Amino acid sequence: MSLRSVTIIKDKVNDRSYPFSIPSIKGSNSITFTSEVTFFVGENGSGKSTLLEAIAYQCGFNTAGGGRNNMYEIKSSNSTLGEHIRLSWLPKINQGFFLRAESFFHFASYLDQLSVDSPDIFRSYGGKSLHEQSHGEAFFSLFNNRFGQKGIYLLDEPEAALSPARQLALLRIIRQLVKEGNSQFIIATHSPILLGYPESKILNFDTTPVSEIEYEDTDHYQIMKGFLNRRDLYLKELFKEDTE
Ligand SMILES: Nc1ncnc2c1ncn2[C@@H]1O[C@H](COP(=O)(O)OP(=O)(O)OP(=O)(O)O)[C@@H](O)[C@H]1O
Repeated sequence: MSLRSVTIIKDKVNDRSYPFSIPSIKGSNSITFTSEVTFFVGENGSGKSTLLEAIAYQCGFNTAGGGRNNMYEIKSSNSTLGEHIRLSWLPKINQGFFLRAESFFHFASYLDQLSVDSPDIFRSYGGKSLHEQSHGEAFFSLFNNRFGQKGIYLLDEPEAALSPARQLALLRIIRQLVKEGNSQFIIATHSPILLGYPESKILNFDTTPVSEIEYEDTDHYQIMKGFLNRRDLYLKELFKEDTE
């Protein structure tokens, strides 16, 4: 594990506007990483992506998604919070990647542009343009070919494109990179499958300050378990007004 903590520097910031107004950010001064795999969980809008993007910014990765050398511009690639956090490393590492499901299309287009002058570029991405692969296949090409030794991997909802079977396969890839490559993962997710990774820490963005939560205590686990165990009851309750 290399990234030990993130300190949020709040001098002279306006805590009534984004991003310092987000309760999880407003209520936290630092976040500590104690495991090679850390998950960010919390309701939609709780601040997970905002913090992940800020970490990516401080790592020198493209905040639109990519690694250190993947510099391309799209509208969303500035990070106010990124300029107000400090990362503590031991040891410092420079390798890694910020996977952002929502802007992956732009990353794929950027690689296509590079391939005009460097046709070999796709070797690191499964041998062909990411646009010629399905969303999930393209993610997998990235995980299998671009992710490697001793890196820090910041993944924002990687499950967005992955079938349940591929989510399980991603758990294997993560394990391999952690055990053999000494890599570190920070993953914002809503997936009960990914959250099941053993020996991970889960940070809950629905509390102020952000705090650790056990897997079985997350909404993701409880709702999914309840739904799968008692689907009929869940649906009956959910649609109650419709039938009354
Ligand atoms: N560029 C922006 N300007 C202003 N507000 C923003 C901006 N980006 C996000 N927000 C707001 O900040 C809050 C946190 O957003 P963020 O994307 O970090 O949430 P999240 O926890 O990742 O949510 P989700 O699970 O839906 O991806 C939300 O209320 C969102 O509307």
